[in-house]
Amino acid sequence: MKVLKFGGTSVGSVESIKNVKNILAGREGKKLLVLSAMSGVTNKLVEITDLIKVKDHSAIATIISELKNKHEETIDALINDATLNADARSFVNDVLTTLKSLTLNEYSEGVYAEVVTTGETMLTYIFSTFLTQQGIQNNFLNAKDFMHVSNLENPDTEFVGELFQKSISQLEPTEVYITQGFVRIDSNNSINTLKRGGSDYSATILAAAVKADEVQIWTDIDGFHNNDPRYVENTHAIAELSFEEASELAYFGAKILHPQTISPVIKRQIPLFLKNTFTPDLPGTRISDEIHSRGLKAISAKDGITAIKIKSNRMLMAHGFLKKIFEVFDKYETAIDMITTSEIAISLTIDSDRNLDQILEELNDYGEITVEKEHSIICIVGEGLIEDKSTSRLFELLNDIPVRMISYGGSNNNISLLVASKHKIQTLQGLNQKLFEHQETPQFV
Ligand SMILES: Nc1ncnc2c1ncn2[C@@H]1O[C@H](COP(=O)(O)OP(=O)(O)O)[C@@H](O)[C@H]1O
Ligand SMILES: N[C@@H](CC(=O)OP(=O)(O)O)C(=O)O
Repeated sequence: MKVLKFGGTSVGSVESIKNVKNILAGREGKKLLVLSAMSGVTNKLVEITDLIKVKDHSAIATIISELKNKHEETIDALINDATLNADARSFVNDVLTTLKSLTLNEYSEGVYAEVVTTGETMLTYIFSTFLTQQGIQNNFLNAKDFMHVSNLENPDTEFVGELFQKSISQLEPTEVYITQGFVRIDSNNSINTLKRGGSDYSATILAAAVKADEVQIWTDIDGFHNNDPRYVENTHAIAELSFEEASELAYFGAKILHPQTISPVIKRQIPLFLKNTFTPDLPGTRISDEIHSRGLKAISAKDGITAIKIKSNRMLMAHGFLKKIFEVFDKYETAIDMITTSEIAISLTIDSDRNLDQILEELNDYGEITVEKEHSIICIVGEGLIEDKSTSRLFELLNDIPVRMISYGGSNNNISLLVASKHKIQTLQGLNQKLFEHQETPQFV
């Protein structure tokens, strides 16, 4: 079986949905489709959750009516068979009626998750009905029956696989199965999400669960680019990336992949392809355990970083000091991304300010604390990167941009720079010029 994920941009309009159907029609074999909501819909649903907090029911009603129109127009443009059209309309109306009653509750994390995942429920049903009308037999699956993911960092894919097999064992077998991305059932047996952009992660969890031959992530660009195309001109798609390279880039902000997407497929060595729904014949990017070339591959940027400096001339290098510092972050379940030390100070970065006040209060016992918010980590990635002589050109950038921290040598594949977010675009563009626009054959020492 192959797992194919189509993102919001690929199912965002009637034309794109027809494209997706054509892509499927040209591919033999069993396929599990993981679909996102139509683009823009999840943002509207998040707006509803903000309006629940302030109990603005008239604004909520306006958004629900916009969502109803959008989905009904899509149904009418795609499905002209009267019975199938009525069935899809009735499904969407039931989902929106449930959504409306949900919004009468007090805001909670559970209400948030139920509301924001309804976009996927509506779109998958519409798509399944559209395929049926086109004569493509398919099974519509409710992801809540099998996406039981208690531990977000380490999903039990065997368990998901057992539940998946149980779900499909009761159905007439078909070549195409369709399910929702983004949603999961958590350890309290409640509806939850895999975080924004999480349908990529749904696809790789399911690929590991069903022991798929490959995963294809279909989006609106022709593969993984060497730099962020939203900020840098003349970027290009990379033909091959290793799992490690892609994991680093996704974790450090490359929007094309959700940060945790790669981990479920590494263990089973399932190759992942990034393809463009609008130019399906282009090769895209293949991500696998193979290393095809060494040296610099790509740059990404992760925003929302807070740097914390702990200055203590008494104890810093004393035995056990760093352990105590790390225990504070561990206690508040806050991951550390970068660390640098000197004789009298340690600087580290975190990407979540959720428990910052409590963390700072506890760190106060260990020295003088300085906090700097609104920073970005710029991550430069490539197998054996630090052995490539031409990489040293990146240090020329330090003349133009104040770099707050550097991480070099943590692995052979990654160099990270911490800069104020206001310098992010300048840094991405500067690095592109210094590293890619002068790129020759990598020179290893
Ligand atoms: N390194 C990168 N390579 C390719 N696209 C990137 C990269 N960094 C950011 N992007 C952006 O990611 C977008 C795809 O985002 P994504 O959320 O995956 O879309 P969807 O899930 O709706 O298909 C691209 O249109 C592009 O602008
Ligand atoms: N619809 C969800 C989940 C998702 O992954 O979407 P997309 O595939 O469009 O990034 C979101 O917007 O977060």
